[in-house]
Amino acid sequence: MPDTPVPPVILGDEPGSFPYGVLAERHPAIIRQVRDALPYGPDERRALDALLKNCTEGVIEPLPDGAHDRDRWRTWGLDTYTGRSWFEVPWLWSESYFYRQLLEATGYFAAGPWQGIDPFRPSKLAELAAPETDAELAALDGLAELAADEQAEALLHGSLWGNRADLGFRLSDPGGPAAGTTPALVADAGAALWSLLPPDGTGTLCLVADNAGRELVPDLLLVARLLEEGRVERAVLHIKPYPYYVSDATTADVLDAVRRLTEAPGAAAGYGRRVRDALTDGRIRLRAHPFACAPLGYAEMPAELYREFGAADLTVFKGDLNYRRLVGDRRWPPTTPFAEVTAYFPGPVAALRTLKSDVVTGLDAATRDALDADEGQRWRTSGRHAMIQVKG
Ligand SMILES: O=P(O)(O)OC[C@@]1(O)O[C@H](CO)[C@@H](O)[C@@H]1O
Repeated sequence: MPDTPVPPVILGDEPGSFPYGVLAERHPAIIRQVRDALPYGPDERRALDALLKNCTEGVIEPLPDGAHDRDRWRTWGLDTYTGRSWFEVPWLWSESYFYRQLLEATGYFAAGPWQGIDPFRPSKLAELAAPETDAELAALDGLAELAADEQAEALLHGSLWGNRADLGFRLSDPGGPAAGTTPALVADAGAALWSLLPPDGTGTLCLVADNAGRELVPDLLLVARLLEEGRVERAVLHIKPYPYYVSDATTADVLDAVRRLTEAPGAAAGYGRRVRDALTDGRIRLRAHPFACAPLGYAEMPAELYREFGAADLTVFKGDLNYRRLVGDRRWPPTTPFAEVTAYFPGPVAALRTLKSDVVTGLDAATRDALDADEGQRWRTSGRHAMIQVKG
């Protein structure tokens, strides 16, 4: 049992709060963006308009009869929440169901012309093509001059800060450097993370990926490097079975990222080829379990995932949403030990995350006080701070 009393799950019902803003403003903005991005026909447009009205003024509606995942959503709480306001049910549930309903509106799941078309792909591709991505890939050319440990460290930090590249987040926050005197990295268990990998290099790393594009590219670079250096023998990359939270990575996004690497000049192409080879020979395995898009925390993961994570030497959770699901979507006192809230997890686990929601654990009191003094509560959601946390 945790020593800290468990706070209630976060709801989106408090006007002015961050979760309320996501439901009331970010979700409508996402629908408008999707409407503009692709030439959907009148039926899809009507359905998107209906969702726009429903998600702000209406109540949660069931999935249509015959939806392939209706039973799954019922086990995930759909019957309990049907008929309730989007703002009054757990925020994580509300957000997840919003993305499910958005895909319903665009015809993503139905047999027809829009089946399997990712509504977010135009923005994901634009990000991959951006000059900032060129600059990040060009920086790889200088990496080989560093010592092995420094290279691994640089790639770990690249993967961590890649989490700022979250297209949904950018709809409501233009970003900027950390303010005040507190460091950007507010918890750094980087050294402990490396120590969890078996020294003989036989380990399995699970990486629970977050965003495509400029987050997935550095994730792949990190995995490629660890394989090449013999720090791990194999890696399992957990991605999403369908588009989610705007920029979350799917199989198609992995393929786009690998192509972006192999077609780049310089050292990047070599990394791309190594990722491609590792996918081909099974040293990197893709896993797209339905639970990756569940509106629930990982404490409720199904038995097969529990076994898989339990068998890995280290599981790395990337990003803010995965963090919320790992520790529980609750307003924990920020000094709640990370090891306490992840005690249920079946093996060694690490979180690499920039702070983009109210959920935080594992800060020391001095850091929390400095952040509060410098920024009020803004540090929790601005994406300007990051953390590396581990439970061995
Ligand atoms: O998981 P990610 O990409 O790091 O962040 C997801 C996010 O942008 O979406 C949620 C709000 O919709 C927040 O948890 C977080 O800010």
